[in-house]
Amino acid sequence: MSSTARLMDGSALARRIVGQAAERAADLTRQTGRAPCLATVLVGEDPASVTYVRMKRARCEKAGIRSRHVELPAATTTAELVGTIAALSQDPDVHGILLQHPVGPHIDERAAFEAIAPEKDVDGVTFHSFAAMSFGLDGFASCTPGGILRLLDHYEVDLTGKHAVVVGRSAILGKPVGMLLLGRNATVTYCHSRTTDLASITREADVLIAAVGRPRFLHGEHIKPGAVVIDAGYNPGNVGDVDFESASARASLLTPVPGGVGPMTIAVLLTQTVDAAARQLGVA
Ligand SMILES: NC(=O)C1=CN([C@@H]2O[C@H](COP(=O)(O)OP(=O)(O)OC[C@H]3O[C@@H](n4cnc5c(N)ncnc54)[C@H](OP(=O)(O)O)[C@@H]3O)[C@@H](O)[C@H]2O)C=CC1
Ligand SMILES: Nc1nc(=O)c2c([nH]1)NC[C@@H]1CN(c3ccc(C(=O)N[C@@H](CCC(=O)O)C(=O)O)cc3)C=[N+]21
Repeated sequence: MSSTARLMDGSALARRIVGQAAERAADLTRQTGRAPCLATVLVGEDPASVTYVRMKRARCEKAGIRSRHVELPAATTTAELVGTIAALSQDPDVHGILLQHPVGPHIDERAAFEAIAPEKDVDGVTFHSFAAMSFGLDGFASCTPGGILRLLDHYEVDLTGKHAVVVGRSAILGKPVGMLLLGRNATVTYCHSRTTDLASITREADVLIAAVGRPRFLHGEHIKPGAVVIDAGYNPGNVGDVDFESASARASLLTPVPGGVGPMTIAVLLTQTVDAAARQLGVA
C-alpha cells in the first residue's frame, strides 16, 4: 500500500502573512500619513513577466501598499535601466524596488540589480542582501527562498543535521535557498546541469528543493521515501518542477503547484516592503 504526502498549504499561510503585513501597512500609514510604496520595474513584454508583475501589484494594493509601475521597452540599454533604478533608489517616496527577472539578454542584469539601494532591496537580489543572508546578518532575503523557509518552519520541519539537496543554483532561488538551509544547520548539496547521476544524490535528500525550471523534471524515483519535497518550479500552465503524482506517493510533505511556494514569494515581498517602509519612515 502506498501512502500519500501531506500537502504544505502555501496559499493559506501566505494569506495570514499578508494579513499581518496589511495591518502593519495600515498602522504605518496612520502614524506617518504615508503608505508603503513598492516600485516595480518591467523591461519588455514577456507575457509571464507581465502577469507576475500584475499579480504582485494587485496583492500590494489589497494590502494597502502603493505601487509605482515603471515599464521600459525591450530595447532599453543597461545604462538606461541602471539610471531608472538609481533614480528610484534616491526617491524618498519609494520604499522598495522590484526589478522583474529576467531582463533581456543584451542587458547586464547584475548591474541593474546593484543599482537598487540596499535598504530598498525588498526582493533580496543585491550582493549586499545575498552576503548578509549568507552570513546570517540582518538584511532582506531573496523572496522565494525566504518563503520556502517560512513554509518549512510553519510545518515544523527540523533542518538541523538533515541532508538538504537543492536542484538549481540561480542567483534568486537555488543558491540563496541553499545558504538559508546551511544557516539552519542542514548539510547542503547543490545539483545543477553538470551534475552527474542526479538521482543518486536526490535520493539521499531528507529535504529536496526543486528549482530547475523544467516541468515535472523530478519524480518519485528521485525521492527518498519520507522526504520533505519543496517544488519551487513554476512553468507555463502552472506546472511545477516535480511530478506531483509520483512524488506524492514517496514524500511525507510536499508543496503543490499552484498553492505552494508561489504565494509565499509574494507574501515575503509584501512583508519586506512594509519592513523597508517602516525603517525609512523612522518607525521601526
Ligand atoms: N514560485 C516562485 O515564486 C518562483 C518560481 N520560480 C521558478 O523556479 C524555477 C527555477 O527558476 P530559476 O532559478 O530562476 O531558473 P534558472 O533557469 O535561472 O536556473 C535553473 C537552474 O536549474 C539547473 N538545471 C537546468 N537543467 C538541469 C538539469 N537537467 N539537471 C539539473 N539541474 C538543471 C540550472 O543549472 P546550471 O546553473 O548549470 O545552468 C540552473 O542552476 C522555474 O520554474 C521558475 O519559474 C522562480 C522564481 C520564483
Ligand atoms: N526579481 C524577481 N523576483 C521574483 O520573485 C520573481 C522574478 N523576478 N521573476 C519571475 C519569478 C516568478 N515568481 C512567481 C511569484 C508568484 C507566483 C504565484 O503566486 N503563483 C501562484 C499562482 C498564481 C496564479 O497563477 O494565479 C501559485 O503558485 O499558487 C508564481 C511565480 C516570482 N518571480
